[in-house]
Amino acid sequence: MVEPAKEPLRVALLGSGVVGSSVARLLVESADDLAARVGRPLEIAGIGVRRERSRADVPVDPALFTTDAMELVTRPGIDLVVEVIGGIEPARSLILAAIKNGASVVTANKALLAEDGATLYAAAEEAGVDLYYEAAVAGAIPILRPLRESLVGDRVQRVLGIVNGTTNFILSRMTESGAGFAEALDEATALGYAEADPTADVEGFDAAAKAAILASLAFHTRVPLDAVHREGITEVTAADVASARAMGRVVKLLAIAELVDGGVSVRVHPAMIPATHPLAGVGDAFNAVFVQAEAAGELMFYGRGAGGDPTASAVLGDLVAAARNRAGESSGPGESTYASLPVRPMGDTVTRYHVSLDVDDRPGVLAAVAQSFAGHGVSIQTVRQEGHADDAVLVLVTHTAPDAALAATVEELRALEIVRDVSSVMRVEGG
Ligand SMILES: NC(=O)C1=CN([C@@H]2O[C@H](COP(=O)(O)OP(=O)(O)OC[C@H]3O[C@@H](n4cnc5c(N)ncnc54)[C@H](O)[C@@H]3O)[C@@H](O)[C@H]2O)C=CC1
Ligand SMILES: N[C@@H](CC=O)C(=O)O
Ligand code: NA
Repeated sequence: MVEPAKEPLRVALLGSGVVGSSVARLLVESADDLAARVGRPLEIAGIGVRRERSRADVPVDPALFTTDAMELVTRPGIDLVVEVIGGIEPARSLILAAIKNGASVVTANKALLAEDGATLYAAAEEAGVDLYYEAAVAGAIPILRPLRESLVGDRVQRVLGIVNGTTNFILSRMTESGAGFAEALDEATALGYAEADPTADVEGFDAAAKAAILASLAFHTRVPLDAVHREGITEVTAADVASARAMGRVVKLLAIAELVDGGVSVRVHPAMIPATHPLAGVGDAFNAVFVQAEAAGELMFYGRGAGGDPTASAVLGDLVAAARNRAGESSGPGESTYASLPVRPMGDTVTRYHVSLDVDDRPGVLAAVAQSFAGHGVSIQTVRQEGHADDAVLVLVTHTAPDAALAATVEELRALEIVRDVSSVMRVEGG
């Protein structure tokens, strides 16, 4: 007996840029495999784009393209919507309309999830549909599903991630070649890693959005974007990189989410980590996330955090999961916020610091500087002088101290007559 053909699940794709065109191509190329894995075929019902133009790179019927994305997501019978437009609007309105129309949604939009995830999660829960977003953090690397599902029986204590490929490329180049920030950024732009406007990457906004998402899942607590302390890499100098090397360390832009005194602390900033740390070897534009959990111990997730095909891999994984749920008339796990831990201010965060000071080269300078640190309860671990006379630089590394105490110390140092400039303050992490 011939089995009746299975009714396809209808997929609306929003966006056909770097990620969307890879998703469309892989949906076509892997159609048989995906149908076998879901149990029903996935059919592209339409592709929303901003402007009509030649679509030679996407092997689908040109009639599928539409500039009316709202009409597409509200069409009757749409089962699944993939949002890869990016930004806040119209992505948010389109996702909400899709959910209201009964579709499950897969998105790669970290900016929107970090800014207003709560509205989307609430809408998905009310409608009983899935909202999946594995591609939003660290692209192809499976990290959100492991946090949400595989590690849900454990207690995560700390998540330490390199979650921005552009900045990791720039810092890797600065480390390998001794280049300055501007030179390394030019190279990243020439190779197509950095956007025409690289602000979201180099100022840490992209990593901060990802950190908020990681922290929310790891600690079952809603972490709003504005609770994430953010510093980018624009102030990192070749001298910082050289100083890190002299200490057996490398500079990385880290997203750190950790438990501090029963609360959650989330921050993004450059840091010096030991050259032997698993994250230190993550070069080029690669991403990696290091997780410490009570029972599991240390885990490391590594791979490509950007690019069309790698990001599409994560999108398709979510799409198959959502499609399987739909075929089985169920939905997967939603947002888990039961812990609702307080989010700690940055001032409470305790870490070590590397501080470089341009100082006068005369007796009593070291004593005055040490006095400032001591006055704020910040203990100095090492101090060394580089250069002399007009080029004298004091490089201090502290023991652990609260961020607020270090900030007060730096403010006082800036006011000292013998300190010409506080040329660099960088956190020292990872042992
Ligand atoms: N490119 C990457 O490596 C990664 C991207 N992402 C995320 O994936 C999403 C998409 O990124 P890309 O593909 O790089 O962006 P892109 O700029 O290459 O593509 C955006 C697409 O959205 C379409 N679009 C814009 N406004 C629209 C509108 N009003 N209606 C319909 N379509 C519209 C554009 O025509 C274009 O096809 C973003 O949320 C991004 O943060 C996540 C991980 C990695
Ligand atoms: N701009 C991001 C890519 C997407 O998340 C990066 O450089 O990592
Ligand atoms: Na991912």
